[in-house]
Amino acid sequence: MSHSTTRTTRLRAPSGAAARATGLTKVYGEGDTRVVALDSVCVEFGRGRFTAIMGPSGSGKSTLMHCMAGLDSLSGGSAHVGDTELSGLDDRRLTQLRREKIGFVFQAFNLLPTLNAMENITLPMDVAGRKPDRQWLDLIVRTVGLSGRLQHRPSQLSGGQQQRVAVARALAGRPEIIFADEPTGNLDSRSGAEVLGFLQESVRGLGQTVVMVTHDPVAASYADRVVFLADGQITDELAAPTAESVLDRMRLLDTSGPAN
Ligand SMILES: Nc1ncnc2c1ncn2[C@@H]1O[C@H](COP(=O)(O)OP(=O)(O)OP(=O)(O)O)[C@@H](O)[C@H]1O
Repeated sequence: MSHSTTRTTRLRAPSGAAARATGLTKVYGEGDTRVVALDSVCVEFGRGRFTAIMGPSGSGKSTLMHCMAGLDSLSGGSAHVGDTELSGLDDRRLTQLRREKIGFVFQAFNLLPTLNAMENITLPMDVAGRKPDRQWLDLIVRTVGLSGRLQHRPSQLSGGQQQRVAVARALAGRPEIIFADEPTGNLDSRSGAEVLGFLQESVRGLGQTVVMVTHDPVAASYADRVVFLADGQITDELAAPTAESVLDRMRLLDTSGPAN
């Protein structure tokens, strides 16, 4: 099952990247308050891959994610989701693209308290007037281990379970790519490990594409690849990371930075 799902996903879009940035520059403010948050970043996020973005506070991780997900405008360069270039889209088309092609998971679970778990999972599709694929939905719900909790409201769920609902919601529309911003930032390590395991399974078992911003080397070790940002530039990357290899690389980057 998982293999045929992966193959179908790959066949649908032959290009290797689910999202890519070329010369992506983002400048906030002007004059004395001018900040170059991203400085001509070139990066590709491979289809069917789990990529982690790491870097010191203020290095531009969230800005990169927001620009590539159509949540913030670009100052220069280009960003594509699939074959769609974002800078050419007006607000209406950007909203449409986010709804149809992108799944989001944030540190705060952002569930609606008055809806039960299943209603939260299907909400973005309901809003977009799209009919959920029942088989896919069942598969996701089973994958994230929520089968017995679908009628519960967020207040009746633990933090880890709430984030699992958020992961299922991001997966429900079978997006081109899922962007997760510190998805385990509010979770204890056991619940965090569960959520990371489900994100990993959504890539390895269901053929989805995940990009995750994290500070945590253990979280990054669930990814297939880590890209490191410093001062708005990609400075390094690591394939098949372990928590130890990520930590080592972070130490190396720290000591080779301009301050040293
Ligand atoms: N809306 C904004 N207006 C002005 N400057 C901003 C804005 N958003 C981000 N910045 C600046 O851009 C730079 C990159 O910020 P960003 O939030 O992307 O970093 P980050 O790596 O995600 O940091 P953290 O790990 O602390 O969340 C920082 O210098 C930040 O102060």
